[in-house]
Amino acid sequence: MEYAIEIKNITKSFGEFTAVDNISFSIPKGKIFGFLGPNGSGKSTTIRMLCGVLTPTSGSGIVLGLDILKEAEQIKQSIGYMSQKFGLYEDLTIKENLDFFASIYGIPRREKKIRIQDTIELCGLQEKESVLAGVLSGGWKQRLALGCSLLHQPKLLILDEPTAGVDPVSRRVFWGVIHQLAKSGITILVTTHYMDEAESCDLLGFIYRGKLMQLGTVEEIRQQEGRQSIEDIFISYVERMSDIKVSGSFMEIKNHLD
Ligand SMILES: Nc1ncnc2c1ncn2[C@@H]1O[C@H](COP(=O)(O)OP(=O)(O)OP(=O)(O)O)[C@@H](O)[C@H]1O
Repeated sequence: MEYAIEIKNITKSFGEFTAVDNISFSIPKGKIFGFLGPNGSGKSTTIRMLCGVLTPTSGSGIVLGLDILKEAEQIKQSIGYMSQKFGLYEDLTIKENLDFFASIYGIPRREKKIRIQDTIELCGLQEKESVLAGVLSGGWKQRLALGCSLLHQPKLLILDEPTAGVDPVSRRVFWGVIHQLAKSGITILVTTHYMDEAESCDLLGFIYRGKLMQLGTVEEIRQQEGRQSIEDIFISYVERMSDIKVSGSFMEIKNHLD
């Protein structure tokens, strides 16, 4: 099997504090990997190491065939990255934003027009091409940000909480594009706090306090834990690893107060 990401025994310490603790995983090409974990568990630190932005304290990794320790610059140029706080230019239109990012990526002028048009279609940005990014709704902004991160045709796309604060309809439209990209062979690593999104991933990894607690398909994880709800499984990891007791359900919280 060919892998887009292979990391082995990666650790990152900041002084005495270990943010990522000896984690290993391999993600096959063309799969959607959902990287889950509570706030502060080590997701972004792991991602920064995969992108070649942060050097691990120990461990090794290959991303798109490139060594994260020795070929960090090439990795940065080969991947697409989109975060919740993606920097769109609000006083430029959709098309002008795409044009601007295409120039940053150094896409030749003759190719630029066709790439921009393809991106507009793929991300469902038709009809509002001449609208300023600043007046777009959250869902449209996220799709435009996704489009900007795809212009250089990356084989690996990293999405850090791409749908945070986006309405349910826009989330589904967004995930439609994600699945389409995976089908075309692009590997996707996505972090999310939405469990319905997690359930539609090909593979899931749970990280907590810097340790990888679980890695597998949704079905494998359900069978192993003997439960259906990914959210309950997620919470059980947190409870197992800490003294925190989390309420069983939102109904339990409500009934407790009644
Ligand atoms: N440069 C740094 N120096 C010191 N500590 C850091 C640094 N970067 C991250 N940390 C710490 O490492 C831990 C993991 O942070 P990280 O941002 O990787 O978590 P996360 O899972 O991405 O959280 P979130 O969902 O909130 O983005 C946190 O306790 C954070 O404060």
